[in-house]
Amino acid sequence: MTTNNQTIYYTLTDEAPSLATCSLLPIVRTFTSAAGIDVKISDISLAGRVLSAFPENLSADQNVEDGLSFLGELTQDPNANIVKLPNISASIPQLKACIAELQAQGYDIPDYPEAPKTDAETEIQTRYGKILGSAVNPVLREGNSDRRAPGAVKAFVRKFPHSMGKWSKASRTHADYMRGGDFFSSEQSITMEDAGDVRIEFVDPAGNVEVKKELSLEKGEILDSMNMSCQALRDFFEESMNDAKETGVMWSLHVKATMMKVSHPIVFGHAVTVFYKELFDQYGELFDQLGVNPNNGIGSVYDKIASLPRSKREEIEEAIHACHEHRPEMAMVDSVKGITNLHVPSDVIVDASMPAMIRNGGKMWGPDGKPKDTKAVMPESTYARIYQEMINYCKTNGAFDPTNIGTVPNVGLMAKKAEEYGSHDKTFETEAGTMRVVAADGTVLMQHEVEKGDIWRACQTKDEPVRDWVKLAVTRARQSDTPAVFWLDHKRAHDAQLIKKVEKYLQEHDTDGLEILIKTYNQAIRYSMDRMFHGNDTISVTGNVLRDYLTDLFPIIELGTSAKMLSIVPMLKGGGMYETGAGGSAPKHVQQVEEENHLRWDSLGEFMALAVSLEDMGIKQNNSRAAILSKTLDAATGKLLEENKSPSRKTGELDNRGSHFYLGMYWAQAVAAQTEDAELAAQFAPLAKTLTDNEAKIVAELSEVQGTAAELDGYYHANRDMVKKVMRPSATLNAALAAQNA
Ligand SMILES: NC(=O)C1=CN([C@@H]2O[C@H](COP(=O)(O)OP(=O)(O)OC[C@H]3O[C@@H](n4cnc5c(N)ncnc54)[C@H](OP(=O)(O)O)[C@@H]3O)[C@@H](O)[C@H]2O)C=CC1
Ligand SMILES: O=C(O)CCC(=O)C(=O)O
Ligand SMILES: [Mg+2]
Repeated sequence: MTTNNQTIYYTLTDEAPSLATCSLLPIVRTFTSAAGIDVKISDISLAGRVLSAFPENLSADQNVEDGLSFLGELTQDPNANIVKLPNISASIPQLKACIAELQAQGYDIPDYPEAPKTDAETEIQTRYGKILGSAVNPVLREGNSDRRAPGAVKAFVRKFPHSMGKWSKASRTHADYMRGGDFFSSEQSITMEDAGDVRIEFVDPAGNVEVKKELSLEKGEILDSMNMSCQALRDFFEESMNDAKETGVMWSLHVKATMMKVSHPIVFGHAVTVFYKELFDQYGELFDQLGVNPNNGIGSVYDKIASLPRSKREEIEEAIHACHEHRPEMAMVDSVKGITNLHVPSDVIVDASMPAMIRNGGKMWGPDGKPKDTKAVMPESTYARIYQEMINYCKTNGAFDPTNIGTVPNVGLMAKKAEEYGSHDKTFETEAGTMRVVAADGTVLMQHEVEKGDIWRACQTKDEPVRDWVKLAVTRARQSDTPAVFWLDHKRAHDAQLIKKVEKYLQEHDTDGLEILIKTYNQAIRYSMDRMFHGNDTISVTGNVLRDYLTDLFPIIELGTSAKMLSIVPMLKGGGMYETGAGGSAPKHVQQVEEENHLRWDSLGEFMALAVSLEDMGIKQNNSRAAILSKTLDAATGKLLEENKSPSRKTGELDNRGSHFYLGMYWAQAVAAQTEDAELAAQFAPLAKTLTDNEAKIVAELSEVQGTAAELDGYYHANRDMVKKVMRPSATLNAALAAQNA
């Protein structure tokens, strides 16, 4: 692939970030065009991905570019320069809602066939399967992950700290996880001495062998296999619910059904059918006929019974309520609307939900709308224990104080779908028998006895990403002069393989004077929290899941949100992807826009990502103006933080659009004031003056529109003209940008 080297590819995604883009891009382009840089939009939104999967169903004017395939190829280009905003990783209910919206807009795309009966339906399901769950990030993340809070952001938080809930020593909140029968206790792992093919096989009790998957593994590649017992999982759920009920503490479930798109919806489904056991016992047959899928949440029951006669529907609704009688209170997603933690699998996502709870003094919202202590259930024990460590720490020491704590940046092993986050095509809900991994010569490399309904999976970790990850860790430790801790547990089969590689690849670097440690997860989090508590920084160097978990956990404690993180993906092939923050697409923010026309989304992640993207352009393409724009953008961002022009949560106050205006004004002032390129300075002086002179007027225009509902005409596929109208309401600002671009 050849690309114009002066192009930044800026992703168009979903929900809050896609609204923000509509306001921010016209400002950004006003600057980048002066450096000959083209900022091109690449549509990777859920709706865009759905439409591009069915080109033959669309008329010529409806056809869209397949942005994800394009960017996927671009990741292999050493000149790749991508700014990646968060996108929806869709659960089945979200995908279905998106399809319904597009159909209503006149797009002739097929329904999602949950239980395909014909070849044609199977083919449709396969196409949709590529869109489900975390389908974007694994394709684009062709490099490891470097996420940190820049000094300016830490300084901002020290000056304007976010609120932190109080932790009581008597808090009864705790993490609960399986003590056996889970992936952790069954994990096996091997490293390939040479490249070779392996087969994943299922052997039934009669000895019949079914090949489930064939893999070609590289030399040095790590392959893990593990099993979660269905019975042990269900017993664990039952016990955890009984314990919560008896002890009067709320119950909540925290999984990642979006990223772990095969295994976690099944886990979620078991939680639903255990919690509502009597309901599923009584109406199981009817639910089968109706196509209820508990993996889609109890919301699926409500959806499917909607077509029943009223009396039957009410009978079932009563049966649902009857289940609640003898179960513990459940944490709510929306207590006003009665949406529980078990409604939809994508509403509560562990990486963000656990830190939010910890930040909130260990409380989640109860059915009565009050914050309460909770039993936070995360069945897999592998990673759940770190949260218990943090809960213990907060109970002992009180909440962390953002004004004086250190920081815990992360270097994460992520490239080439490393570890569990790449396991979906190797995950199976089994029958009773044996699951095994067999080498080409027939040698059995790993095997597990399994029961019906168990979840068995294999995970791959290639050698090249591991080597690059170790290098990135050493580089970061050196550049920021900070101790780096590899979070690796020698008792875990996978980590034992990884430790050997880490020890080997550390030898390739000059580590003189650096503090590089290897610690188990519990030791590592205690060590890092203790240092953080005393104002010291510690780099966490972790695998892919902990990368995800820790880059929400520490930022949400330290900064109030992971949106303020700098997230860089140096690609293995030399290009760069600059992610905007470490959080998601904030669905709640869209709700506020729809109701009150106020967007509280903070684009700080976009500002920081763009500055690094421009810096990279300056260096790689020898574009001196890109370098100036990068430096001045950083200065503008610093000023914005100092002046506290970030969006407020309150309708009527400065929101996302207002913060974009301030960024534009400070940026124009900084470009006009720099002396490296007089022509560029002169070019931006009029814009700087217009924006400065009209500050009050523009801010007034931006706040005037707030307080009433905003019409976007679509959620997943909003009308871009209407979004533009909502997101660019200041005639004065629009005219100033137009004049600059004329
Ligand atoms: N990189 C990616 O593509 C990622 C995508 N996702 C996807 O995002 C969606 C939502 O995930 P969820 O788990 O709810 O996590 P989010 O990070 O989207 O939201 C959790 C909360 O974090 C706060 N927040 C997040 N970003 C910002 C921001 N820029 N400015 C201000 N506050 C912010 C908001 O708090 P408050 O409401 O208090 O304002 C928000 O409600 C899902 O579809 C998920 O799949 C999730 C993670 C990463
Ligand atoms: O891809 C996803 O679904 C989420 C990604 C994520 O949470 C992260 O990388 O931090
Ligand atoms: Mg995450």
